[in-house]
Amino acid sequence: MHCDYFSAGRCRSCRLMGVPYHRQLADKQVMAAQALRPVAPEVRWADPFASAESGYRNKAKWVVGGDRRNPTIGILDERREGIDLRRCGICEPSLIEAFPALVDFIARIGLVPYDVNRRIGDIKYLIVTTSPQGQLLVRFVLRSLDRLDDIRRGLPALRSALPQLAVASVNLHPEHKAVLEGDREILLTEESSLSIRLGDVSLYLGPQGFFQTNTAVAAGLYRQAADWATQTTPTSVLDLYCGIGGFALHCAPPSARTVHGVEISADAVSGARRSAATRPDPGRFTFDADDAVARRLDADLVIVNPPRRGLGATVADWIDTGAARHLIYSSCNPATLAADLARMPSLRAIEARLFDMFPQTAHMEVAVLLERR
Ligand SMILES: C[S@@+](CC[C@H](N)C(=O)[O-])C[C@H]1O[C@@H](n2cnc3c(N)ncnc32)[C@H](O)[C@@H]1O
Repeated sequence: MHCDYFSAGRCRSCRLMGVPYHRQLADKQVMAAQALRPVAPEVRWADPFASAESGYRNKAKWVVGGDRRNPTIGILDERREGIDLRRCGICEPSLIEAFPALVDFIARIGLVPYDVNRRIGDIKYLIVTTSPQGQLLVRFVLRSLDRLDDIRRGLPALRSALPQLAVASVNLHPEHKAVLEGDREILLTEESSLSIRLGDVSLYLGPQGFFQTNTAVAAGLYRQAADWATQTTPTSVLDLYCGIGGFALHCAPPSARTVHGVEISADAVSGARRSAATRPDPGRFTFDADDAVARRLDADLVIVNPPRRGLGATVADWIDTGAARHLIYSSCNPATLAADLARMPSLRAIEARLFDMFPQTAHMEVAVLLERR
């Protein structure tokens, strides 16, 4: 993949840009195997699951910079001035097509880009997610609600320019903090979730829910987990850190009478419940909005897909000493994955696979199937 922004030194986020894709994949495979070797010496590695090299990201999280007449969407340089990246080549084409209309909208209603140095302005970030069907979820992250009515008034015109806009919201982020968003979300559309159809499963993503960054690779990851779930014939499945329920909804083999998900975001849990209601046998799915660490739960098959920090000692210990016959661990951080596997000596890793969720960067997703010794 070639990127003009990278070549011109304007954006260096994709650190592997210029490295041939087959080399990126081979290097990641070596890194993943090295990370797991001390804790899973006998694991069998399936062929890595490759991605499209470009146009794979379903979500853009842009800093809004520039000025009221000429806003930029992208990143900030070292002087905290906006660098516009609206043709970023790793974003899905449906995002690239939508960016000009969104920038026009911000300029037309005169939202002032947040000035990080002076701590003034209206809009801090623009976060846009696309479904595989090309529908959009658009979030305006604002410093205050002073311009909320202007955004509401402008929305019909924006929807005429972007008929694929399904969900829009404002996120209130008044504090001067390094995090991307605040707690309060104000929905601007009747529809509250983006529908993400993967095969025969529809997932529902609300503004504050999490979804994997690369839809095609996420679909491959869920298919892999579903195959492993079928092989292990569990009567109960527990999906910890379940987000909007991607694993739970795909990994419900006929043998599983109960499928339970736990996730800290209430927004994500309501999406998971909505998806479950569309399944042929909705009664066997349940979801709780809770901290995974708060309660010790168990099932024949436990699936975990924690944030980068991993499970930590408490959750790893109760899985290790619990009744689960199998564990599927999907991780975006091989270092914490290896540390957690070391905390679970009663489980043996039997199969692993690299999923290249983040081409052009050194990040990777690794999924492992473990069985009780
Ligand atoms: C890597 S995402 C996985 C989401 C989901 N499995 C999927 O495939 O989309 C991690 C999820 O863990 C959730 N999370 C973070 N801390 C948590 C906690 N302490 N308890 C439960 N869920 C948590 C996040 O909100 C996020 O949805």
